[in-house]
Amino acid sequence: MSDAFDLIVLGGGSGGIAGAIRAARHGARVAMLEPGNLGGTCVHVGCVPKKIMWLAADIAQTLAYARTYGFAVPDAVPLDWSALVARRQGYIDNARNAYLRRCHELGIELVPEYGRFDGPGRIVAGTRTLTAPHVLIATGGHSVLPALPGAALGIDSNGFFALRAAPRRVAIVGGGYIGVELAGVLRGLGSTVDLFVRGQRALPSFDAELGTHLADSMRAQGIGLHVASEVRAVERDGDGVRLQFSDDRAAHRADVLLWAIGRAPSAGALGLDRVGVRRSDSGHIVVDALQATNVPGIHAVGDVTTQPALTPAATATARGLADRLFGTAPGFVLDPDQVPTVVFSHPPTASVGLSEDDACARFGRGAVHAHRRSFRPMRGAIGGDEARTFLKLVCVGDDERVLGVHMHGAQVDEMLQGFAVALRAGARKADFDATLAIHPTAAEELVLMH
Ligand SMILES: Cc1cc2nc3c(=O)[nH]c(=O)nc-3n(C[C@H](O)[C@H](O)[C@H](O)COP(=O)(O)OP(=O)(O)OC[C@H]3O[C@@H](n4cnc5c(N)ncnc54)[C@H](O)[C@@H]3O)c2cc1C
Ligand SMILES: NC(=O)c1ccc[n+]([C@@H]2O[C@H](COP(=O)([O-])OP(=O)(O)OC[C@H]3O[C@@H](n4cnc5c(N)ncnc54)[C@H](O)[C@@H]3O)[C@@H](O)[C@H]2O)c1
Repeated sequence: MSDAFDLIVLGGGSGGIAGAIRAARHGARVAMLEPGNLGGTCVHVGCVPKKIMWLAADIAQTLAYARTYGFAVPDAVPLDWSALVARRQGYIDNARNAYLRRCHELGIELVPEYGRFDGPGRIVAGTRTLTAPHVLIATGGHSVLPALPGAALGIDSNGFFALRAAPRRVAIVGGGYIGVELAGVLRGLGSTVDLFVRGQRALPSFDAELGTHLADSMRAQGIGLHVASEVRAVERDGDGVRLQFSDDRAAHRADVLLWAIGRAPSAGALGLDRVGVRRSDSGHIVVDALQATNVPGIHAVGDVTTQPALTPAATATARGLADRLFGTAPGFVLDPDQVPTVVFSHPPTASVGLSEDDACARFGRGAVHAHRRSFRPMRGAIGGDEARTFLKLVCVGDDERVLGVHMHGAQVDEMLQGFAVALRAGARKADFDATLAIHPTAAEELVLMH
């Protein structure tokens, strides 16, 4: 077996697989190193199992709505959590097997080893040394735990997916994507949930008004949202834990503590110093818009870089890179101002483009016009549910180019993609206004903000 390739890919997650497959389709000889499960974070402990759990929580809410429509749904509809987990695993196994088949068909050599650089274009993989003119680093990231006493008593998102029964009382620390999503899922599936965030709101990197509306939804869902909360220490308390805080508030007891305070790049053991690849202060690999590092022939995509830690960002940039290296197309280039993203809260939160504050900082407050709508969506309203949907357009300039769409409410997760196309096409507010509405929907409100 030859150890010389056109491309060596480190990591068989979202970015690695996408890059390897596209390169092989262009005729490149590809080796992909993956010591763990082919599919990486998204398939095994990220987007896929998370969305299945979110859907389960959504179904629980639909059952509650069904009662208000007159269906004789009993008050308690028990969930067989372990049966759900078994189904979830079956779905994941299918996805992994499909990737395995695809790699096999395309002749991609799968090497079940950690890789590290021995020199530019030289990768040590177990007992082998592989060589290639191009190396793609797609080694992703891992969750971080805080450096405080008792931190190891908590679990992270991997630990959440390992749960085999619903925990009774859960404390979640961290108000980013994972904290918000798992708070909603656990509450939706019956746990008592308290979410502790450091600042004044959850999702601090999103448009500020989304944070306000999300807080209302969380409280309506029965989640205890505690702002300005800094955990100082964690102690064991019987079968559970007790959280101590930096201020003088009372300790908080929970059966399960879940840390969701961010993820760090998995780049430490790659031997990058040996080849001189530049990293940011946070340890992420620094790449340019074309995914090149500062070392010729070494490229990087996905969570190991400073780019948005989202699966579509990893896959699209990896395919774009493979198109440039082995094909003839210019290939996809990520525009940081055009990243659509959904936080699977209950209801979901969806966003593309600039927040109002970011638009003001960039163009000046006088140039920015925000348009908003808030209403009670029909599905819940007929049963007396007070939940609201919030929609916001951020527009800039005299011609009101739409630079941001921000939404929180039922079904906005499925509404965003088409509006992301509109933003990319350079739509003006006048284009929204001139588009015929679809009635009765929630989405129509975005074209009715006259
Ligand atoms: C709980 C959770 C939920 C998420 N939900 C979403 C979502 O809904 N939507 C979304 O877009 N994104 C979501 N994400 C983010 C998404 O999972 C990541 O952005 C995506 O997986 C990044 O892909 P990647 O290829 O960079 O890394 P990964 O998918 O993490 O793959 C990296 C792979 O590299 C391997 N590896 C590590 N070191 C080496 C080495 N030295 N040699 C060889 N292989 C190595 C690892 O084993 C791993 O399999 C979620 C993440 C989490 C944690
Ligand atoms: N739906 C999705 O697309 C999705 C879902 C999950 C994760 N992801 C991706 O994975 C990344 C990682 O998710 P995450 O939620 O772990 O990180 P995150 O960066 O989204 O959120 C972490 C939060 O924890 C806070 N924090 C940091 N240190 C803290 C501390 N000591 N105490 C309390 N709070 C602290 C941060 O201020 C931040 O708000 C996300 O940024 C996102 O890119 C995406």
